[in-house]
Amino acid sequence: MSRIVIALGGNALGKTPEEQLELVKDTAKPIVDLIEDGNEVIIAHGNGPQVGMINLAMEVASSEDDAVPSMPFPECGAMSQGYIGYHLQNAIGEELKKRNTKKPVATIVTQVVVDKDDEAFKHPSKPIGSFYTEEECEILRKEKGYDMVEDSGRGYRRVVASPKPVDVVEKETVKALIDSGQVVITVGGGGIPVVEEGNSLKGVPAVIDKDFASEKLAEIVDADYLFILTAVDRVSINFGKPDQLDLESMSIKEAKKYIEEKHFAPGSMLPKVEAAMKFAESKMGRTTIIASLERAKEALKGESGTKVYKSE
Ligand SMILES: Nc1ncnc2c1ncn2[C@@H]1O[C@H](COP(=O)(O)OP(=O)(O)O)[C@@H](O)[C@H]1O
Ligand SMILES: NC(=O)OP(=O)(O)O
Repeated sequence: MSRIVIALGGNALGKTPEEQLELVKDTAKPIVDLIEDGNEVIIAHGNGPQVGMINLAMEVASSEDDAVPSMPFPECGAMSQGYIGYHLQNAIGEELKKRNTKKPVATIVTQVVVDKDDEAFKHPSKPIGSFYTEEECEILRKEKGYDMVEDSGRGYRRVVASPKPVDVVEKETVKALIDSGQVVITVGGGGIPVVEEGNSLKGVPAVIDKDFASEKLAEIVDADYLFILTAVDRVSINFGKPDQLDLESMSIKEAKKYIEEKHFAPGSMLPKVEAAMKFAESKMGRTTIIASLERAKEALKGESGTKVYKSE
């Protein structure tokens, strides 16, 4: 039996609430496979498209109708955690029932402490919401003052600050639930970013990278594995080129070399590899596996995915 923190990528959730409600039924299957095999599973997920959608919807609604109040960005993050968690816990609960496995599943609204002086606040880098054309991008820049970037040839997207996670506020609750055999969904969307002000925690407008937040959580709960589940079976070097090579494993030393050689795209594979290295480096025996959602079970047996490990 292993303790596994799973970070779910965008392909696990889809683009709209309707699509998500359907997709999570498939997402639940490999997760329940791992639970059925006796593993303790803690689930985290992204929220880039969702928090962008909620924030924009609230901005439009409140500017057009005085009856709708403006919604602060951290509250939009909390809303995204809530409805994604609801869909996931519903789907995982159903899949467990189908297999006659009795286990409670719950989502924790989770705050993650960030450093108020994190340099990331000065350099927005986390893409959120939909993709736009160049013309739409200019309008959004002018009319809403959004920071916008071109995202890997796929169109333009709004970007917000993405500070690094420092601590998980609800960690004792999460640990107690895992220890009592429950399935927990936590640090959704990387967690609601908060800064400490005396005894208070104050939400800040930012989106924490879910792979880094999952890594922090995996260290806190002393997980054996961090699973970063995405749309590809393995991490590659020369990705998308004729000489693409899919990696079965990668030591920290090799990963550093590949990063220097720029094999991993910033904003997509690079943060995953960096989070993977951080977890593997944090304690001997801790392993990260970057794999496809569908092949998570095989990945645990070493039959799929890329294992990131610390060599002696
Ligand atoms: N070197 C690489 N190896 C494998 N995939 C890569 C690489 N560089 C970029 N990618 C792309 O990164 C994607 C994963 O990033 P992204 O879609 O942002 O993740 P998420 O699953 O968290 O939403 C992969 O599906 C793949 O298209
Ligand atoms: N919070 C976060 O990392 O979201 P995405 O994975 O959707 O970018």
